[in-house]
Amino acid sequence: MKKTLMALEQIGKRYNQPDQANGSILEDINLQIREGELVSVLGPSGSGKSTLLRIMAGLVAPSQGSVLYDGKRIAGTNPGVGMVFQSFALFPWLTVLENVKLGLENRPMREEEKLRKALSVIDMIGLDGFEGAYPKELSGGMRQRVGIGRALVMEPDVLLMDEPFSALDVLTAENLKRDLLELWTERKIPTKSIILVTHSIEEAVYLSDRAIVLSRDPARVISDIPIRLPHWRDKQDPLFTSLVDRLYAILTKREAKTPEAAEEQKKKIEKVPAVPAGALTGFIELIDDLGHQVDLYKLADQLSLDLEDFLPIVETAQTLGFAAIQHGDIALTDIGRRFADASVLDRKEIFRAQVQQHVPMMERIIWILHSKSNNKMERAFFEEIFEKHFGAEEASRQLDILIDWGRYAELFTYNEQTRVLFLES
Ligand SMILES: Nc1ncnc2c1ncn2[C@@H]1O[C@H](COP(=O)(O)OP(=O)(O)OP(=O)(O)O)[C@@H](O)[C@H]1O
Repeated sequence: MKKTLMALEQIGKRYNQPDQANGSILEDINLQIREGELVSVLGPSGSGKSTLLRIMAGLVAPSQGSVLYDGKRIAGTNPGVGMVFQSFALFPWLTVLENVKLGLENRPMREEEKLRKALSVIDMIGLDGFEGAYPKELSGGMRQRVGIGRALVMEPDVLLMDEPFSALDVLTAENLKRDLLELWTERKIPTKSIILVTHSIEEAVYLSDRAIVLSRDPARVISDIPIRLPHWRDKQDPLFTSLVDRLYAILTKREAKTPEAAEEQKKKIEKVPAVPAGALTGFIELIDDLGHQVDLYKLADQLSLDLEDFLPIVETAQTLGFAAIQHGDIALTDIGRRFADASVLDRKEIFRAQVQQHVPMMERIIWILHSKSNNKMERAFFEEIFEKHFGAEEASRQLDILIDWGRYAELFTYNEQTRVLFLES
């Protein structure tokens, strides 16, 4: 068994923000990161992946539990890690060389030594010749190379990467992934472990030795899957695609509930994904066109959608009873098929029934509008009710989406100017 470099023990994180009703982000996270591993962390958007990475780096303190590095509990920044951010985080007034050298700022090292190390890293990351360039003169891919260089120059045991490729175009990202993998697999860098937060299942299966999947609200580790394919991996290989399918299935799986729990669930005020009715309709039509049942991975690929955008649509189709997931495939339910085949008006009716049945927040809005003698209510009133559950910002986002659904289903009308919801008589 390889040596454990870093361990997370019962990590929990709670933000006590005045407008965040349920501030629990992470709960009971236990992880061991071993030497020689490239580990990816997947999870729905906003689940707490970045927070987890920042806790590992010691940039954010956990509310519970501890981070151990090399067997010792860390307090403050973790000395063994270097971090790469999605947004590059470069200083625009510093050159490439100066930006990279910044990684060594607090090291007790002679200036010539820092210079030598920085130049060698710049060479390694393929930026030879650009030492004197400023970030604005560089492409996105080159900027991220600088970001990676600044972390590597510290020669960290663990490299933490927070969606390092997601701000880049596809080809640039592919190129950078291959270069990183080459540095890693050929041991050109002394890094002992890499932890990569990503939105892309394919990226996780292509690069990593282990994929950790987090749930949401709060985030817990729901899967920890070894990926034992040799590099370089062929994305068409059936073993590769079956792992991608398996991860899709885990990420889209809803917990099986007892009938009582399902009944209880129906009454609970739960967040709905921010997917407009129009997008959902298009999605259902597409599955129908593809023969009612389709591999989730292929579907995401066909739509060129990242997990971040794809999962909420899948979740909405499931929540509203239009589709079900099994073994990595998404299939339309009977209602989903009826919806796909229906006329515009009939679709509205089906949607209306599904939303009322499956979304307690919508049921509550309709009930209140019916109870009022003038059948009108200000949006702010509903926002206040939902604020108790989600905090102010999310309550407003939830209301945007419920209004979109309610209008599409012709459940009520909404006046943007007066910000009033009302039933048409
Ligand atoms: N400093 C903070 N104060 C309050 N809430 C925060 C803070 N930082 C993050 N959060 C909340 O914690 C939750 C998790 O955020 P985080 O950025 O860790 O998720 P993520 O999985 O990395 O998201 P994404 O996939 O969208 O990048 C979000 O609801 C976010 O609003």
